[in-house]
Amino acid sequence: MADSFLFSGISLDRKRFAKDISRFKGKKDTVENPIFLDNVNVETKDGEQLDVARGNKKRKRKLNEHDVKSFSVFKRCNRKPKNEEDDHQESEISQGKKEYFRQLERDALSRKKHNIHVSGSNIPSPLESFVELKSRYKCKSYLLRNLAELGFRELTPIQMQAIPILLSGRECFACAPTGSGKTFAFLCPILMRLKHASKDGIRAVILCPTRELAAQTARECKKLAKRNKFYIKLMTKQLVKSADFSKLQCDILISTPYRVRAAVRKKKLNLSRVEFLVLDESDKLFELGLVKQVDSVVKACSNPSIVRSLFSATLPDTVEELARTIMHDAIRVIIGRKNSASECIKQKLVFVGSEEGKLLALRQCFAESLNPPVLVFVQNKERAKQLHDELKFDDIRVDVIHSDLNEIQRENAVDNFRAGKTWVLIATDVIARGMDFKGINCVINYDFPDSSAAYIHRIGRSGRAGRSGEAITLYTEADTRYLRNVANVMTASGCEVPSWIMSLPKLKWKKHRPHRHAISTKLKDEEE
Ligand SMILES: Nc1ncnc2c1ncn2[C@@H]1O[C@H](COP(=O)(O)OP(=O)(O)OP(=O)(O)O)[C@@H](O)[C@H]1O
Repeated sequence: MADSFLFSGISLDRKRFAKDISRFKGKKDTVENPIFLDNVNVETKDGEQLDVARGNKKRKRKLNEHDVKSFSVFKRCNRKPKNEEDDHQESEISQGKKEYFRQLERDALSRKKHNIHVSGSNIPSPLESFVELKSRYKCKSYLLRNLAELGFRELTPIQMQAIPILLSGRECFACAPTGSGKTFAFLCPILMRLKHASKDGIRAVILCPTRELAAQTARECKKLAKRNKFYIKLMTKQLVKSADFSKLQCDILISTPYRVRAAVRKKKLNLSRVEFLVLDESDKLFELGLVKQVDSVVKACSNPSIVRSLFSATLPDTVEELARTIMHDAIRVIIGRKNSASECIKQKLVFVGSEEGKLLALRQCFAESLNPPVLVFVQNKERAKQLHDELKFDDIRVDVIHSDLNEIQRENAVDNFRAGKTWVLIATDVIARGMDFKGINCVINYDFPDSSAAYIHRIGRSGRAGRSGEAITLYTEADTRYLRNVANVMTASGCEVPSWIMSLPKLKWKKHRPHRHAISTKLKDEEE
């Protein structure tokens, strides 16, 4: 559906290829590109070959139909008699080949150790440490200092692989568990490649599905960019209204697709110099309702050498197929198993019979052990308001967040929860993705999630950055049909599930949003 217009009009071949060629030329002896040392041959349209690795501009002979293309670099027709120089060259080639295969072996071992699965061509070696970020890619000391201050000591697997990919100017789509550090995996290469502030216009755009996530990413980006005067802007409603974009100084723009599109349309925001485009929570951005906005932003980013990347904890096959057709020579990176929950979360299913049983179960759960901060997810904003009305007179500090609140109210709800002033935050799926609340002890799915992706993202608000967390999912008779799908996610991340659930039939899960009775004890009391 979306592929008819998404990313259309982007030409990615020869021009971009020329850039690759020049990059290979400049990196003859670097460790990360052993593959390019000797045997990179590129076939042109008319069947001739360019020897790009050695910077040899001269055209070689036309390919003979009997040649095995990938090995043709080792063949020579009309050979001159061998001399010393030839011997020397040949030994260099074989040394290069040996080193190349040794490097491939090291890469494979490292990927196996960290559960990194990749596919694509000429994939840069994974990084082992922050030190290597400096030695291999000349990472500036301000960034390393900021990382040390943030307490980042070791790279996470997604960072090990995605950072060198993006630094090498390659496009990628990446799927890694919630809370595994995907944000830094795309912010780091952007900051490194942009080097310093400039007045050349916007050079990086990061799209997030919600303004809360955009605000969080902007804040993280500013923390990482400290000591370097980048212009990092969050696109707010106010900014769209008031700014003169022709004078706006901005290196990195972070926004929802809706706001950037509005700025492009109303205010002629110029995105033609964007070098990096990140679609965070990409599967959400590709959903109906957002995909058209994303598409117009992608089109506005018309720089032919742009590097685009997709990140999410869930990557449905449909999105992956779409990504494959539209991205240029993209590398696929999956950490662990695709579409699985973080293994740091203890997951539990609790049967509550009917809707009425839920409130009882929740109060009982809080009475037995309320270990804040706790996040409670419900199906929609009406139910969020109803549950908040029920709990606000209980002896707990409870707040609510949903899309009927204005920007400031939503911001306050998030800030108070972060600061520990709110113990229990009732939420719709508006904060189910990407939000990084440190140390959430428990996520309660008061209403059963509407898809397994929603389940993975919701419970992923706890158990982040290696910490442990807990997730409790309440279910009623009406939800039973969908239990198996959640149970599959649970078993894949090592949690136990009763065998009767695993023997339920597998369902193709369309959005499960049943009509649910209002959350209220008041009506009943009044009736009695
Ligand atoms: N290398 C690291 N060392 C220590 N902490 C890290 C590292 N990288 C990221 N973090 C921290 O881990 C937490 C989760 O990171 P982040 O929000 O990027 O996760 P994510 O993979 O994007 O999750 P989600 O899928 O929910 O969006 C953050 O608090 C971040 O500061």
